[in-house]
This record gives sequence, C-alpha cells and structure tokens, in this order.
Amino acid sequence: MNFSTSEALHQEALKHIVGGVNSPSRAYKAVGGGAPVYMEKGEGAYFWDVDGNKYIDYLGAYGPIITGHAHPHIAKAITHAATNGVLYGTPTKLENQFAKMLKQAIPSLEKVRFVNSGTEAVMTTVRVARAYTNRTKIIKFAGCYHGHFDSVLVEAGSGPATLGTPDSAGIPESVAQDVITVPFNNMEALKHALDIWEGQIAAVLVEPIVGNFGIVEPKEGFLQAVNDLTHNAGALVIYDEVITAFRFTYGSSQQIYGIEPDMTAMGKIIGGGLPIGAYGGKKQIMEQVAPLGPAYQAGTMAGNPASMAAGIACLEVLQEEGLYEKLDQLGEKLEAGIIEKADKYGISISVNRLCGALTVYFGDGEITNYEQAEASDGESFATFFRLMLRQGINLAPSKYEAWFLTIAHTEKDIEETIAAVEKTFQHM
Ligand SMILES: Cc1ncc(COP(=O)(O)O)c(CN[C@@H](CN)CCC(=O)O)c1O
Repeated sequence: MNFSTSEALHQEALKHIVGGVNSPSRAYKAVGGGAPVYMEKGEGAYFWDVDGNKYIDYLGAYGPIITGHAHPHIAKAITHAATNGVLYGTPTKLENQFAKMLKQAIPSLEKVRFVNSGTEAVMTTVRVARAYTNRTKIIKFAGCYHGHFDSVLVEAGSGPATLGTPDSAGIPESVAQDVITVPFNNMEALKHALDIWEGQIAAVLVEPIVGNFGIVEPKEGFLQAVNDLTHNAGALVIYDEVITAFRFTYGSSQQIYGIEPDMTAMGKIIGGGLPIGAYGGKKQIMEQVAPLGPAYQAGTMAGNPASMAAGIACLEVLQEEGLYEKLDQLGEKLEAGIIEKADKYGISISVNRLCGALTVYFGDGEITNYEQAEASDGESFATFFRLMLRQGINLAPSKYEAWFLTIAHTEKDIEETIAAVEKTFQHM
C-alpha cells in the first residue's frame, strides 16, 4: 500500500497544527509513530485515504459513526440545515423535538441541555453536582476518560482512595486534590473512598460500560453498588454515556442494566457525526442550571439546527427494528473469527465484546479494570495495527480504543476482516 500522500500531508500539517493532528488520539504515537493515514471519503462501512487505498472502518470516528459514513438520511438532514441556515442564535423547534426523543429513550432524563462536545457535557454535570450538593470532591475510576477538562484529567495511583495527581500539565494541584480515583469494578475501593472523604464527595462519575480502556462491562452488582454507596454518602451518581448512549441499544446502559443515575452525559452517536454533547437528569437537580438556577452553562453553538437535525436523523435510523440484534450477530461472528485465528496461530489474546463494539487485548487473562488493560501488550497491538492497516482494515491507533461496527458492515466485510486477521497473526 502506498501512503505517500498521507505522509506529505502530515509533513505539511506538522508546520501548522500541533503534532499535525487536532486530537492526540489520531496521532500514531502509540503504534510506532509516523504519518497517520488521511481519509478523504467515507461511505457506509468504508473509507478511502488520499492515496486511494480503501479500508473497512472499525474506528467509526471513535464511536459516533454507528450508521456508517455518509448515511443518506443524515446527509439529507444536514444538507437541509445547511440550505435553511445552520445557526440562528435563537431557540428552534428541532431542540424540542430532539430533547423529547432523548427523554423517551432514556427516562432518567427529566430535563436536558445540549452542548457541543462530550467534554462539555461531562464538565457541566460535575459543576451541577457541586452546585447541588455544595461539595467539591468527585470520585472517578482509573482509566475512565471523560474529556479534557481539568477535573477529570487526573490519574491517581492504582491504590483506592488515592488523592489525584494531574496527568496533564497545566492542572493546578488544587484541582487535582478534588479528584479521587479508584479502580473500576471495585466496590470496596469505592466504599473506602466515600468513607475517607465522608461529607466531601459531590459526585461519583463513571462510564457504566467502559469504552476507554477497551470495552469493559460492570461486574454483577457493581452499578447497583455505585448507586447505593454514593447515595448513602449524600452524593450524586453521574453516568458518562458519551460512548454508550445508543451504542448497544436504542437508549443507554440504563436500559440494559435497569439502573438510573442522577445525571447522564452524552455525545458522539447522538450528533450523527456533527459536533454534539448533551446532559440531563432529575428535574430538581437540573433546575440548578441557569437561567433557572445558579450553575452556569452556555454556548454559542449549543442546540444548533445542523447538529439537532443530524442527531434526530441518526436516532430515526437507529429506531429500525432488529438493528442492534444485527450488530450483535456481526460482532459475535467477528469475535469468534478473531479468537479462532489466534488459537490457530498461538497468539495469546483476550477479547471483550458487547453488541457491535469489541476490544482485542494482547496477552493473557481477562480484562476487568484499567490495571489489567494497561498491562496488555502494546507492542503486539502496534504490530497488529500496522499489519491490519496494510491490508485495508482501519482500527484506532491505540490498544485502549474499541473496534466499532456500523449498521453498514456486512457478513462479507467480517469474513474479509477475519482473513486479514489470519494473515496478520501468521506474521506475528
Ligand atoms: C466516555 C467519554 N466521555 C467523554 C469524552 C469526550 O468527548 P468529546 O469532548 O471528545 O466529544 C469521550 C471521548 N472519547 C475519546 C476516545 N475514546 C474521543 C477521541 C479523541 O479524544 O480524539 C469519551 O469516550
């Protein structure tokens, strides 16, 4: 495969854009460096790079593109918005329509607000929780990612109830001191942290199904324990469903496990590929938000007609009967194929999968928390990534990101992918 145009574009980008990318996730630093491939056309489950190479896409733009690239229903909605005026600075009826769709799918959303990214959505839920409880500390889980605002760019040590230390420059110690990190799926560690910081915890923030150290489901009883322990401590539960909302079902993890948080942050899929974020929750909590209450959140583009139209169109597509069952069947076929080839060539992997999202970890043992994911073999992943890319299979360039299927993937695509996996394992 020839990547020369991508390489040239990357050299050009390096002169103007920090690291040549607008998000560090897109750099190939974790997979040996060099120029990322530059895509220039997407259609369904495929995209083409600037050198004309075609790929089956499992990146899905880190989650949003569950309908496949350039879905006609979404494209039509965006085109209409473009010709109708993309931004007025006034409320529009689309915001009412979309808010009602979200509330119908996720009943814990008694009130919602639209913002422009998952980061903004999570950031605001934390602010609202602090306003509502009049407390400042939050507990998050090691390895969970919640966007790039100060309070969550903190990764404490592996021990429970450890006070956070910043994992990004520019975050004041004073901010890091208000974040406690505990291991995911560890109820005792959570209880310990809530006890130690009794009366000071505003909220426990969790990815109910983790997507940021691969796909990791909550252990039996874990989410119920999060609710019970957090509420007993007088704090709020915030679900970060930026990845999970509409990924596994027409709704959220709340409809899968039958457990509701106090607030939910969303993003990615609900924007149909356009910039989006949303948060919502119990009425009496959400009424802390301006102009009703003292917690401020605003945004020029919040609820803009183009993102609303794209989000509405996306959810209309996802209402199709049997859609998630089909994603699950394709995901199961892919998982089985990868495992069968790994066994055939003696490659030690473990696969975590839920519906149409999966992660292949290199190494032994099950992955139920960040420490185990961190210990998985990144070198082998980097080799795997490169060999798959050269065969026209595009994955996220990180061992911590999931493979995302779209509704456009076919059995044939899965068979082609498994054949590429076999060829890759033969060379590892
Ligand atoms: C659970 C969760 N919560 C919040 C965010 C932040 O959303 P955005 O601000 O990127 O829209 C994310 C963003 N995810 C990353 C990678 N999984 C997006 C990729 C990137 O940062 O380029 C998330 O996964």
